[in-house]
Amino acid sequence: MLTLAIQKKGRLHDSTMSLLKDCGIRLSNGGKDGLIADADNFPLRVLYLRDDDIPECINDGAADIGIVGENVIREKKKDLKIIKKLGFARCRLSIAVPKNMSISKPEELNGLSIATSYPGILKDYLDSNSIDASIYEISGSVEISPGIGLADAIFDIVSSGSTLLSNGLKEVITVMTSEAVLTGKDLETEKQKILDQLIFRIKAVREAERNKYILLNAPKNKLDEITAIIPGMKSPSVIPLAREGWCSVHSVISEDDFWENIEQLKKTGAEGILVIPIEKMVR
Ligand SMILES: Nc1ncnc2c1ncn2[C@@H]1O[C@H](COP(=O)(O)OP(=O)(O)OP(=O)(O)O)[C@@H](O)[C@H]1O
Ligand SMILES: O=P(O)(O)OC[C@H]1O[C@H](OP(=O)(O)OP(=O)(O)O)[C@H](O)[C@@H]1O
Ligand SMILES: [Mg+2]
Repeated sequence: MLTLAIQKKGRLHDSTMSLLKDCGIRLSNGGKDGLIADADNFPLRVLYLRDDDIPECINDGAADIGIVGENVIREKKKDLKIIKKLGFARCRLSIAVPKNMSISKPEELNGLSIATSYPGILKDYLDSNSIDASIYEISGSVEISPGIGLADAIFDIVSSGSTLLSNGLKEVITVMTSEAVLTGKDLETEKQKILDQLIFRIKAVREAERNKYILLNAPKNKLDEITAIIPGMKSPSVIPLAREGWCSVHSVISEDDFWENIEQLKKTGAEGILVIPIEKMVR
């Protein structure tokens, strides 16, 4: 059995639970009552923890792997591998100052005090840039600090930027970007086999999220052009239509190229374009 530590509640919880569900893993409880749940159809035990405790639990061997933000791994300084980036909880960790303060170079932080819940990452940044600033540690509501005279600047998570804006702050230096990752240490052979199965499923789910299944009707004489636009995994499937000179083309397109591809396809004379989500995708 492989043991996975995940966040009990908070920003990572829901996306982590849906990832496990999409991987076909059924848990006996959702973390609301019990703090340990075994999957009934996969050799996996799930521990529900505060995200800050996940790196240490893996380091101590209480959990084999975990799902946590890269920022927390970096802050806790545990020697963990990033096994797979998961694409959710994307954010950056930045230094921000009151909007009327002008900071254009890191050296201008010299002599300031900076409030943060991530003193480890901040200290590494200040040391590596030879900046002499003091760190004021605060465990939450970091953006309040300059306004109430606790510190001159802050170092915290930024995503949309709206928390900074509503507290009269502006982002001046981005120190790192972060997203949720699957993390862990080296495992014994049997556990590694289970992890490989889990990674295989996660890849299939993530690939499916990034791609769409596309069907369209096209004049047969435009097939080469259309194949060049939507080559799919190997090549598109082409199915004859009852109508003379026409066929139906089925393929896979990437979410990133979606609108550009649709424009190009329209220009070839393609019509009746249908786009359908994919649930799992194995290349
Ligand atoms: N606004 C945001 N946008 C995107 N990702 C975020 C945002 N805020 C935090 N994150 C990411 O989600 C992780 C968890 O954030 P959350 O606010 O739930 O943490 P927490 O309050 O420390 O939770 P816990 O109670 O488990 O200690 C962060 O470490 C970060 O990686
Ligand atoms: O740039 P934004 O989109 O505004 O997001 C940034 C905010 O999100 C996080 O806090 P959260 O809302 O999780 O509350 P918390 O202080 O309880 O962690 C983070 O600590 C910032 O305050
Ligand atoms: Mg936390």
